[in-house]
Amino acid sequence: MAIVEAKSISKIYGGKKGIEHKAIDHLSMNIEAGEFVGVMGPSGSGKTTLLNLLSTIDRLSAGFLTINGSDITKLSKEKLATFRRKEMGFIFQDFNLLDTLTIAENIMLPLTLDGRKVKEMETKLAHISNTLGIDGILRNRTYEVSGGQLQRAAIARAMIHEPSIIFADEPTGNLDSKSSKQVMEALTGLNTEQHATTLMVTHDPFAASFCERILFIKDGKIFNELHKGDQRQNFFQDILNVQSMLGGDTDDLQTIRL
Ligand SMILES: Nc1ncnc2c1ncn2[C@@H]1O[C@H](COP(=O)(O)OP(=O)(O)OP(=O)(O)O)[C@@H](O)[C@H]1O
Repeated sequence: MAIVEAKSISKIYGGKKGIEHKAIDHLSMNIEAGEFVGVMGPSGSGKTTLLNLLSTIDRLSAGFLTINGSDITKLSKEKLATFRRKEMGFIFQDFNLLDTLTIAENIMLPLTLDGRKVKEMETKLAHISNTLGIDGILRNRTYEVSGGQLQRAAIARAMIHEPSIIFADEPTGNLDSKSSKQVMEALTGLNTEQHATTLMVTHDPFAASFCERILFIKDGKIFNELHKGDQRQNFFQDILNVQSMLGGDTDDLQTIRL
C-alpha cells in the first residue's frame, strides 16, 4: 500500500509583483508502506519544498496528494493539524527538543498531547528508549547530553505515537561522523523493526547510503532514482556518481567515511 501518492504536484512561489518560481514542477512519486526513501539534490533544487508539501506544512499550487489514503488537499487547516499530529513524525537537523523538559518528557510529548494514560506512555517510552540505546539519559535535560543522543531522543519522539510516516530533514546535519552512523543505524533499525515509513532529505551521501531508494531532485523535478543493492558501500559510490553528474555540493565529498 502506498503511504504517499503524489501526482503531478507543483509549488509556485512569488507571483503578483515578483517573478514566479516553480520550486516543484509536476512531480509524481509514491512511497510504499515500510519504505525508507532519501531525497537528494543540489542546493535550491526543491528538496525542502517537497518535504514541506508532502508533510502538509505547505499547500500545493497544483496536483494531487494522498497520505495514508486521505486526500489531504481537501482537509481544513484544523483537520490538517490533527492529521499531522497523529499520522506524522518529524525529525529536524537542530533536534527541536524543549530545554525545559527532561529527555523522557520530550519523547512522551506526542502521547501527552494525545491524552494517553501514564502507564501506556511509560511502557512505550521504556521500549523505544531501550531500542535506541538512550535509557541512561531519560532524566537528563537536553543541555546535559550529546548531539547524537539528542537526535536519537528526537527520533524516539517522532516515532513513539507510531505515525504512518516519518519526515526527517537533514537529521545528520549537525552531527560528527560517529554520531551520524549511530543515528542512521537507529533510523534504519526502527524502519525494519516497526516498518516505520521514512522520508529523509539529506546532503550527506553517507547518511543517504542507509536508505533503500534515493530520489534525486533537480529544478523541482525527479532527475534520477537509485535503489540499494546488497552492498551499502556500492550504493554510496553510486550516490556519489549521481551527485557529481548533478553538480554542486562538492563539499559533500569530504564526508566520505564508510
Ligand atoms: N518561501 C519562498 N518564497 C520564494 N521562493 C522560495 C521560497 N522557499 C523556497 N524558495 C525557492 O524555491 C527553490 C527551492 O528551494 P528549497 O528550499 O526547496 O531547495 P532545497 O533543495 O531544499 O535547497 P537547500 O539544499 O539549499 O536547502 C529555491 O530556488 C528557493 O529560492
